[in-house]
Amino acid sequence: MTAPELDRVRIGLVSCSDRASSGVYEDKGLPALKEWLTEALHNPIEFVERLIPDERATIALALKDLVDLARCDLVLTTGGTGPAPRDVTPEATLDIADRVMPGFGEQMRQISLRFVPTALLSRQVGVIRGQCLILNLPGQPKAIAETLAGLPDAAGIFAAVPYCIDLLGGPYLETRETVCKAFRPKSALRPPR
Ligand SMILES: Nc1ncnc2c1ncn2[C@@H]1O[C@H](COP(=O)(O)OP(=O)(O)OP(=O)(O)O)[C@@H](O)[C@H]1O
Ligand SMILES: Nc1nc2c(c(=O)[nH]1)N[C@H]1C(S)=C(S)[C@@H](COP(=O)(O)O)O[C@H]1N2
Repeated sequence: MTAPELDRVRIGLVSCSDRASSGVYEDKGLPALKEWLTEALHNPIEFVERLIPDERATIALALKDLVDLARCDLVLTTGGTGPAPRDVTPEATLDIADRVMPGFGEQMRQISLRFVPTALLSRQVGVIRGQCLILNLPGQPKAIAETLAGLPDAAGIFAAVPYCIDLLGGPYLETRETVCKAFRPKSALRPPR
């Protein structure tokens, strides 16, 4: 018998940065997100990417497009979560949210405090729109792996993402345990391939 095929997952990636989107510096957010996700997931992934300035309406429209038109199962943003006047990613995310998932922001700040004391300056939120989970990550490219993977003694936020997507009716995500050990209740586990 051949092993069942892994579900395909469509992941939207949004880098919110005035300077990267205008070419002042090279965007490192989208490559860092793709690299981490490709290492972490066994599933075949289709990425849909956007590099945009820190404009509330532009970010909200990009998120809506990625969920409603591109039909992403998961959307990750990076950048624009701090207190500076042009940091508006959380507001744009809440503008298009159906429901808020406070645990993601709480856990990200907990983990990030282990790396930098300024972690509490990040106002990142996690929300649901339709059947899609949308998560804000800080803009420092190194913060992407820090918040998604966590530390050996403290789970990063991605550990809870596969089961959240199960509950939203999305694809069954399987992680590489060396990168990220996802948690599901026993009743939600599928037999290993
Ligand atoms: N997309 C990115 N690519 C590369 N480096 C980035 C990116 N976003 C942020 N950084 C780095 O992280 C630092 C803090 O990120 P932050 O989102 O606060 O940027 P910023 O100072 O608001 O400027 P901008 O929105 O123009 O990126 C930046 O100064 C930059 O060094
Ligand atoms: N894991 C992690 N979280 C972090 C950081 C970091 O380097 N690593 N930087 C902090 C800093 S300095 C700021 S200002 C806020 C907001 O960053 P943003 O505006 O780039 O999203 O994220 C914080 N969270």
